[in-house]
Amino acid sequence: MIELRGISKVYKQGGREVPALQDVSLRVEPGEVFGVLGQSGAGKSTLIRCVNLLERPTEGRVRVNGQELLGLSPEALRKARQGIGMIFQHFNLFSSQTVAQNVAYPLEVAGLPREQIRTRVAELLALVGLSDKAEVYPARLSGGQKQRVGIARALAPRPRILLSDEATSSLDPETTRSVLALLKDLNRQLGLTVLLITHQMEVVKALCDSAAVLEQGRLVEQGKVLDLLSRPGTRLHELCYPPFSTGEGPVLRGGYRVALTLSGEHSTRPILSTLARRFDVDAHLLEGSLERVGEARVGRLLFELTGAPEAVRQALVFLREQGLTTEEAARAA
Ligand SMILES: Nc1ncnc2c1ncn2[C@@H]1O[C@H](COP(=O)(O)OP(=O)(O)OP(=O)(O)O)[C@@H](O)[C@H]1O
Repeated sequence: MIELRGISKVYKQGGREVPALQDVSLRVEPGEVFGVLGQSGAGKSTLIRCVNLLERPTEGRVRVNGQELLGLSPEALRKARQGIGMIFQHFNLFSSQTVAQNVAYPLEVAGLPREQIRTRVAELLALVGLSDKAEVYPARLSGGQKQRVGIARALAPRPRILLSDEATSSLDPETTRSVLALLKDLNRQLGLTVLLITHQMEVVKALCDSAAVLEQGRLVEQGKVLDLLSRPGTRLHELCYPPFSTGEGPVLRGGYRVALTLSGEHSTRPILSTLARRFDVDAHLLEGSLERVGEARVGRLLFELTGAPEAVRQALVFLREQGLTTEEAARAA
């Protein structure tokens, strides 16, 4: 579990004060994948580095794995950090060491016997699918393979928490997907709690149970990803789903234009044919998408309803009664 309470961070730069975080509180439950989204300069790196005290907050409290970190002695903090692994955008591997030596490093620092280290490294490389690369140097690996080494090294001391600082930001889309799948697997297999920062929406949709949005050092929203994405008007919905290009579709005179976000049971129901059958209206599809968000699906539909005015009105009431939020329900020109 990670709990940040009222975290603020002010950097001092050439006599000037740069506020990076202001009164940030968040809680990551055990076994959860929690994503913090934000644009460049929002304070994401500062936030994640406050969790293992690579950066000391100016104010606030940091509680990890049941332990208050601020105020620990250097030795106790070193020990606490073994329970918090971290991976980085640029991998941070030792270029003059082989893959196996990179993964072994934290175990050597912890003073494990050589034989145990060998066994553990083999186990970790198997876990990330790199058993055949043990003796290879990082320069001979692809970006995705380097990040797998980073993950194996971070997991070596068996941490319960993994911090991910833009771990897929420099990878191509396909490699990103495979690294995200690996992180999801590790989260499930090991019950690993993951806190990640990213500016990539697809990372949040593919991997995160919960998310928060950071803007200019402040958390402006946090909650369950599926819940936030299901509700038009939330910041996460806005960031993940750009507005429909309504003007470009065929506009049917006299129709009512409706934009819906469908999730949960609604994402598997034949909503348009239900409207047509029950209310004798026609639904003309203008735009739409259906995509996976974790284990669930979220659909977005823009369509125009035509028919007798009373029938259209009843169809709209029905949508509302179903708990479907219509982003827009305006009579087309
Ligand atoms: N060591 C530092 N000294 C002074 N100011 C800093 C320092 N590190 C970060 N900042 C400032 O703090 C603010 C937040 O930076 P931070 O790197 O946390 O943002 P970020 O969201 O991670 O950005 P990016 O996605 O570009 O890495 C920025 O205004 C940045 O210039």
